[in-house]
Amino acid sequence: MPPGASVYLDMPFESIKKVADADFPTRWGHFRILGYEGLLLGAKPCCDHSNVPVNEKEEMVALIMGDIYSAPPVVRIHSQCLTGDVFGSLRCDCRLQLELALKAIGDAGAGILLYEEKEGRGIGLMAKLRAYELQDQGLDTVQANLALGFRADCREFELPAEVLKDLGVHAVRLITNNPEKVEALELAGIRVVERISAEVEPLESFERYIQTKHEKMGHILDSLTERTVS
Ligand SMILES: Nc1nc2c(ncn2[C@@H]2O[C@H](COP(=O)(O)OP(=O)(O)OP(=O)(O)O)[C@@H](O)[C@H]2O)c(=O)[nH]1
Ligand SMILES: [Zn+2]
Repeated sequence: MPPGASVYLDMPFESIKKVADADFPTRWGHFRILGYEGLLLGAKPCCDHSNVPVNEKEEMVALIMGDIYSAPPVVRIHSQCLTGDVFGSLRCDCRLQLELALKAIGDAGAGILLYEEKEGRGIGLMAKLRAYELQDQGLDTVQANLALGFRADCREFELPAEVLKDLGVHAVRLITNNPEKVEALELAGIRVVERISAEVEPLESFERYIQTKHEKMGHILDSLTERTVS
């Protein structure tokens, strides 16, 4: 199995519940904001490492706009990136992808953004900052995760799939470059009728970051594919 590969396990949640549903105006249009909690069946470490965050529950925010039922809606599963999403870090493309997704939903007038609590591809914020240190010394993102004792990617995308089912959404148009997200949803019984590219204008500051996603994690990035071919 390649380092980035994850395995979709049986539903690890005892239950999931919607805990809030409120009005949510944004720069990209008018959403509802829903809070979800998934109670895990037991401690579920990502890997054999003392610093792996082991939670008893997983939380998720769903932003929902418009009619999500008459056709498969545009959906984005976005993994938390405090450094990018909040502070505008240009070490990665996360913030630009978040904005691309919110704009796409706003333009379509309907869709769902699922914001999952999986900081640093699931290794947690402090570990991600330590991975930054290793990257500053020359490692790429995958090498840094492995050097810290983690898998390259600790996400399995189970909660987003369960939330979609709870919402009654069984087919989606998914905004992603990551084939594992498509595969995880399909395995969970959600049909991905279309993959919409989440590719953003590449910047020099995150060139290596996206190159590693492309070369080591199988992300579909046309700008890099074209460069490899030519
Ligand atoms: N471990 C680690 N995680 C990072 C780093 N930079 C960003 N991340 C996390 O990477 C996650 C986003 O994953 P990506 O691989 O960029 O993209 P993706 O969500 O798999 O795929 P797309 O749907 O195409 O965006 C977020 O949880 C970020 O916090 C880093 O240097 N190291
Ligand atoms: Zn990021």
